[in-house]
Amino acid sequence: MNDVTMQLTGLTKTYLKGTPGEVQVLRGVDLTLHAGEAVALVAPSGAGKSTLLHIAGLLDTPDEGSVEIAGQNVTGKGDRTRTALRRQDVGFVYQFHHLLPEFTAVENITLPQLANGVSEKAAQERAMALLDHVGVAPRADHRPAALSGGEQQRVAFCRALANNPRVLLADEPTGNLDPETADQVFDALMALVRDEGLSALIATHNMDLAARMDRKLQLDGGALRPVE
Ligand SMILES: Nc1ncnc2c1ncn2[C@@H]1O[C@H](COP(=O)(O)OP(=O)(O)OP(=O)(O)O)[C@@H](O)[C@H]1O
Repeated sequence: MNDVTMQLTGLTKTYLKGTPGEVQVLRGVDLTLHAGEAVALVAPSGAGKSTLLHIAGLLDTPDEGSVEIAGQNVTGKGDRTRTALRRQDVGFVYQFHHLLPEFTAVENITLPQLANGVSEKAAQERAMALLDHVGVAPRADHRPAALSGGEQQRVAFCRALANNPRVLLADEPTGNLDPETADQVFDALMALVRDEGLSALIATHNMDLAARMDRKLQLDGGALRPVE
């Protein structure tokens, strides 16, 4: 079985090309992600971590190189195809939860499924199963403001996974939490990644968390290399 979920090949990206402010951020990024693995992305500030996550998540396009998700090459595809693929196959988690404040925890997880054509009943069941997995099911009917920071972030993980993506992209997903909560929330995230069999590329400055992932990669000089 081919368990490659994402393949990035020869990605380059330069901002402000041909101007005095030109920045060559990516100079040939190659990355293969496999189902069930979590990969830490470690990068000094300004190294191009957001640029890479945006290109991998189909929010931006590279100058050169290709992005393949679940065996489908996205290079050169139009906006509609890219948006559809992003909705179906990619989940995002950021440092701040970005949950919709006027909706409850469970509604925040059902909404992206309903937008994808899932029935209300199935969406509700999936949302509750995910909340149960991360220990927030008893708080399902609370709005984000009535949840703790750790609970909010757990709900954000569930929302990211609601549509069964192949790849989860996370940018400092526990960066806003105190160390103890960050540890617990990270455990919940890793359990979801393992049990759901998706790949995760997780940018973090926290080397303790990075050490708990399957691989650590450093983005430096526009390319990825293993950290050891
Ligand atoms: N739209 C843009 N136009 C011009 N330069 C940009 C643009 N976006 C990013 N850059 C530059 O590209 C470089 C990489 O930016 P990026 O946001 O990817 O870094 P980062 O590693 O995510 O940084 P941080 O950890 O501080 O968020 C930086 O020097 C940034 O100033």
